[in-house]
Amino acid sequence: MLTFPTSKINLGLRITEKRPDGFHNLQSCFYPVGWGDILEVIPAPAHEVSFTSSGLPIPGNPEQNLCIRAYNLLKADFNLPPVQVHLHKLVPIGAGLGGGSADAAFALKLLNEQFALGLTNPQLEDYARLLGSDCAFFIQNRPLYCTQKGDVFSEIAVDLNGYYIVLVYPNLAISTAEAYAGIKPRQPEANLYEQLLEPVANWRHTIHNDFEDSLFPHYPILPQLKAQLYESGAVYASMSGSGSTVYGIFNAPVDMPNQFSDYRVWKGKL
Ligand SMILES: C[C@](O)(CO)[C@H](O)COP(=O)(O)OP(=O)(O)OC[C@H]1O[C@@H](n2ccc(N)nc2=O)[C@H](O)[C@@H]1O
Ligand SMILES: Nc1ncnc2c1ncn2[C@@H]1O[C@H](COP(=O)(O)OP(=O)(O)OP(=O)(O)O)[C@@H](O)[C@H]1O
Repeated sequence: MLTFPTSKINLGLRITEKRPDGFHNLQSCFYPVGWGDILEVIPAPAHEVSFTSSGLPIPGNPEQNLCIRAYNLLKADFNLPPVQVHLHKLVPIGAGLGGGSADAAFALKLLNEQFALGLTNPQLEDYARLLGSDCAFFIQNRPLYCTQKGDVFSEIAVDLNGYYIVLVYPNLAISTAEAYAGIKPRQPEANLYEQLLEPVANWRHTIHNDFEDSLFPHYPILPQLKAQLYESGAVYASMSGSGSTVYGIFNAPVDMPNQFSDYRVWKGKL
């Protein structure tokens, strides 16, 4: 069976406090974007679990790949047959797009369907939480307001249908753990949820990603890209997650000949 894990951007990201478990509480709207991988799972002909990948290289041991970790998690509770997993990796890693988390969540959903496990979305979200903070979002994979570790969801009426997006990954992998280590949590003065309900044209003055404060001084390419996206006509531009991808939201399709030719760029409709 084939599935197409997507990625996400963060519309605003506030890191509000460090938790006793070492993680951080946050506030953000997660929004799915179409930059995605291709994941195939078939019953293993050799009766042994295997993982292969193509496309972008994935650091680390294949047995530790999030797709296999998702399989092992379900295998502990269900009588799953051995599977052969192939991942074609297209979403850059350490990009703030949750690409690895999406692979894990989509693997859980695929296995649930392929082997008729009968798990509900809340049950799948509980499994996903064990694999990473961003993972549970990709079970529903629709715009959601996220709190706690980014894994507790509320409805929010943010609809970017009709807008266009440009994502620029400046060939710079930023480790999520290191990005969090550089952050000073603070309670926000304004209410992000309410700010997100205002017109997108207002967001430039109100909606902020707290990771920009610590990462922009270290990586000048990041504020440069954000400025370039605004110069190109973006209604709103920001870094996503813990970086390094910077995105711009536009009213119309974007023509940017060679402007970001040194970098990995994805353009699409929202
Ligand atoms: C930056 C975001 O992408 C925003 O959407 C996410 O918070 C990152 O989530 P993620 O990549 O799924 O992160 P995880 O794999 O769960 O955790 C990686 C590391 O990031 C830190 N971490 C992550 C999430 C969180 N809410 N607080 C944290 O402090 C922890 O040091 C953790 O060891
Ligand atoms: N399917 C996968 N895709 C990407 N990384 C994976 C995957 N499975 C395991 N990993 C490991 O996770 C690490 C990437 O984690 P990281 O959280 O930085 O990236 P990400 O989930 O792709 O994006 P983000 O920066 O949004 O969190 C890689 O270095 C790799 O060792």
